[in-house]
Amino acid sequence: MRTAIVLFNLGGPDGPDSVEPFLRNLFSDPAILRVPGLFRGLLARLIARRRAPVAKAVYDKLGGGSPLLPNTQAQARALETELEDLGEVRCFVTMRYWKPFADETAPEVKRFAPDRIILLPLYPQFSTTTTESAFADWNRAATLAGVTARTFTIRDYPAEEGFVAAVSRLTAEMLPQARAAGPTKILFSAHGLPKKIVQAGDPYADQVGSSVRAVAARLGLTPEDYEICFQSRVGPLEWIGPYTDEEIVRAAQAGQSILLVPIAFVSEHSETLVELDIEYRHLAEREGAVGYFRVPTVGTAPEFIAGLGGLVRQALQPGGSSTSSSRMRS
Ligand SMILES: C=CC1=C(C)c2cc3[nH]c(cc4nc(cc5[nH]c(cc1n2)c(C)c5CCC(=O)O)C(CCC(=O)O)=C4C)c(C)c3C=C
Ligand SMILES: [Fe+2]
Ligand SMILES: [Fe+2]
Repeated sequence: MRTAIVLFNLGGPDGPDSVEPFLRNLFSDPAILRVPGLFRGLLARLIARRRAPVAKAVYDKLGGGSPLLPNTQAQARALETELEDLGEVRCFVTMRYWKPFADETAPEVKRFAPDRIILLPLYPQFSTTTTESAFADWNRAATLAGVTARTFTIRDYPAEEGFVAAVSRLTAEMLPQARAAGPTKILFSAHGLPKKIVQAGDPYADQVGSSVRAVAARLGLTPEDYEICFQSRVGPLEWIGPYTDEEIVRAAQAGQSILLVPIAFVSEHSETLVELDIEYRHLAEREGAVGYFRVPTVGTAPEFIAGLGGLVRQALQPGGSSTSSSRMRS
């Protein structure tokens, strides 16, 4: 039995020359820029050109490009090992806005000739802007490539036990350092979304809340110990709050030590290595924070990989897919 697992992530530029085309792809997505198609192409070019210098400066700090792909490939290899007992299992990586695109990955999956395919987003919380957009793009590319194997879909897993256990352990490991510096505020930070996308029914913000509540319960935190906040806002629209930078300022001015916990990113990239580790650290220091600590993302933490493996096994069980997993045929 051959099993193909398709891992989805956002993608990031692989060098300075790919920053602008990456941004153009991102803003051309109707799930991101919700304006009529005719204007979208033009507007996407315009926004990408204007944002490119800012984004390039960010990626320069990482050697010019994003480490997202190698980090996702490491997760793919770890998951293959985790699922060795299922027979011939191969994990394929596909990115939404930079290489490898679904149009490259789908023909590779076709050549592998799997008996079954599992679609597994590396987004624990479902959003129309991430998972839904990625699945739609995959279905288009898979149809074009003639991929016909039975396909199982894992939609979301915001409070999956392995994910929660991994975030909790990594947080618990840094709490003593943070608390040694002073009374500690834990800031669970997720990538934000424009408010109007949430108002249109996107479940992402609620699911971020579910993830945080599960971690807080596991760590025995009280509501005063932590805050949920949202980072990475882009453009002129109002985004969901509270904003991570404002919570950092508030905690710093209150004389608290800050422990930043990424709750929606599952590997390291520009939003963690630059925004959290450089930009927000500077902000915290400028505002006189008594301490600033950042918990690593789950990456290939054994609990997380075992959790992903469990989701795959569950999706494959006859009638055993959980409420957050659904089956479909490609
Ligand atoms: C402007 C709209 C954007 C929405 C909506 C959005 C949603 C969203 N994004 C992620 C995860 C990631 N985003 C990353 C980078 C990134 N995101 C946007 C814009 C939106 N994202 C931009 C313009 C960029 C590029 C960097 C920048 O210019 O600031 C990344 C990192 C990529 C990398 O460095 O490799 C991730 C990951 C989620 C989870 C999400 C909605 C839930
Ligand atoms: Fe983003
Ligand atoms: Fe950012």
